[in-house]
Amino acid sequence: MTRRLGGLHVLTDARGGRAALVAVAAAVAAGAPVVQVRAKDCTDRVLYDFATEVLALCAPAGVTCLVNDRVDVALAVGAAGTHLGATDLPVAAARRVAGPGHLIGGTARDPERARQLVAEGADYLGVGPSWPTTTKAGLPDALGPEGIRAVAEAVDVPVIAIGGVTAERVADLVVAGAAGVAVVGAVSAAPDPGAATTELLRALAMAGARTGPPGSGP
Ligand SMILES: Cc1ncc(COP(=O)(O)OP(=O)(O)O)c(N)n1
Ligand SMILES: Cc1ncsc1CCOP(=O)(O)O
Ligand SMILES: [Mg+2]
Repeated sequence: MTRRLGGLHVLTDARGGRAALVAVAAAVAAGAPVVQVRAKDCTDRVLYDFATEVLALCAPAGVTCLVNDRVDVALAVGAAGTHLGATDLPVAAARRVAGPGHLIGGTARDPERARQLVAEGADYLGVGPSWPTTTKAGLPDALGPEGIRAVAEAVDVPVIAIGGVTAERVADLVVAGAAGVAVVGAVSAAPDPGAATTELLRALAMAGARTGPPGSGP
C-alpha cells in the first residue's frame, strides 16, 4: 500500500457520485500522489461504496488513498489513512483504533494545536484555510502563508496547506514550509481536472516541494 504524504492531495467533491469519480480518475491519471475521500451528508453505506470505488482507482496507480472524517470507513475499505478535524474522532483515539501502521492526519490552525496533534500521533497536518474559500462554510479567517509558516516551523511532520489553493499560490506556500497542498475546487471544479492536476504538480515541482516518498530528495 502506498504511503506518500507530501505533494498534492486531491480531495473529492463532497457530493461524491459519478462526477467525483471521473475527477479522481483524471487526477490519478495525471499523477496525483494522494487522494482523500471527502464526502459529506451521505449514509455510511454510500460513503463506504464511494470510498471503495475511489480506492479501486488509486490502488493500481500506487496513489495513497485517505478517508476524511471516518477512521472506521478507512479501515473497512483498506485505505492507507484517515484525516481528522476538530469535530471528528480525536487523533489519539483514532490512533488507538487504527494502530501504528495507519496514516493519520489532523487539522491544525496554530502551532500549539499542531504540536498537540503530533504528540497524539498525527503523521501529517492539514493547515488552513490558507486563503478564503467557498468550499467549506464557517471557517475562521484565512491564515495566509505566514500562518502556514508558523505551524510548519513548530512541527517535524509534513504540513499540507489547504483552502483557496491554486497553482499560482503554490510557490508562496512551499516557501512558507508546506510540504504539499490540498485542493477541492482547483481540481474537482476545473473544466479539465486532469490538466488542473498537471498544473498543480508542475507548480509544486517548480517550487521545490518534496513530492516523492520520504527520503527521495528535496
Ligand atoms: C489535508 C486536509 N486538511 C484539512 C482538512 C479539513 O478537515 P476538517 O477540519 O475535518 O474539515 P472537513 O474536511 O471534514 O470539512 C482536510 N479534509 N484535509
Ligand atoms: C475542507 C477545508 N478545510 C479548510 S479549507 C477547506 C476547503 C478547501 O477547498 P478549496 O480547495 O476548494 O478551497
Ligand atoms: Mg472533518
